[in-house]
Amino acid sequence: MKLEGTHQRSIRRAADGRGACILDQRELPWKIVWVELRSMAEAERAIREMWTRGAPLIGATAAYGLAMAMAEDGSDAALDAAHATLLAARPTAVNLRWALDKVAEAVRPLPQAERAAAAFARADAICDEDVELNRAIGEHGLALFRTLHAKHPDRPLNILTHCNAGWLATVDYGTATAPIYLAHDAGIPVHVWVDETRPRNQGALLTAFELAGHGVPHTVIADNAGGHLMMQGQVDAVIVGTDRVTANGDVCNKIGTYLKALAARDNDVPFYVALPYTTFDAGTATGADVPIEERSPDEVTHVAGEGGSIRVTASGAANPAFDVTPARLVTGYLTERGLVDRV
Ligand SMILES: CSC[C@@H](O)[C@@H](O)C(=O)COP(=O)(O)O
Repeated sequence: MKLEGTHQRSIRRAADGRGACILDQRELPWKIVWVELRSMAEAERAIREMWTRGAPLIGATAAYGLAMAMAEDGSDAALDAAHATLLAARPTAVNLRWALDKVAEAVRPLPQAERAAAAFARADAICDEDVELNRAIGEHGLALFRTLHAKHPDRPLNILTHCNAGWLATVDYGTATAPIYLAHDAGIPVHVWVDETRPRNQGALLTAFELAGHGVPHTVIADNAGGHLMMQGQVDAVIVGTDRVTANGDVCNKIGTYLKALAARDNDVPFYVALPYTTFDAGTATGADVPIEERSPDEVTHVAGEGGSIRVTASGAANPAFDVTPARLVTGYLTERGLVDRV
């Protein structure tokens, strides 16, 4: 399957209906590789090893994983075991639990023989809904971007983003990127500063790939450059996605997001967080209660690029993958219902 330039669905049901096709994001932007997941174990591995990633997309992948588990064994014991295994694949994004719970709720009342078909149908519905949620976020973001651009109509609107919260991180459009695509399509001149997002470089590898495919002007910057650019008046707004927003509005997102929010506050640059309701965790009080994924130090000691990875330090490393931006640093939450100043 060829990948066209602009945004598209990042996950789809396999042709025979009994698996799911994902893009292997470890290969992007150098190679387009679609992988067919055929079992719950393969889905779990794809999430854990980040072949697929981004909060809504790991939820969608896990939903199909649970459906595949039901195709293997439709019992309550198998349902509970698969739910637990998939939930443990990555700890921070709440969309994973949300999607697994939705599939489990849909199939538990059914006879075992009907569970697999119902689970696949529920996973399809989760994907369809995610597309609509992101499109709606984009519509509200477009209105916001129009307002921001009207303040300096003589020059492009400069947006800074961190990590990848685009169509590769969702089922389509993206959360933080949906407004960018819609604004670009509407003729608003948008330029995006793309944080490279060490250690895995989701910005340099994935967000830049997405924006290039859609024809959106963009510039990749070192993660350390954002504060300087804000101080120079070269950033009109920061917009990021999130893996979990807690009841008090704290935002858990890719490591480094907090530093961007601090710099934005110090420079009077608005800091927006784009999220669908599936990323809101009303059951967790504050960001301090969110489990922060600690990934392999190899992701820090080595940098992956075209043709392989190279070691960039002779020392050891630590690799916390997410941080918490306190609610007080957030200018607004861009949701499918509109822009709100509290969740
Ligand atoms: C719409 S995706 C939001 C977040 O999941 C995204 O910003 C992010 O931090 C992804 O982290 P990743 O570790 O690449 O899965």
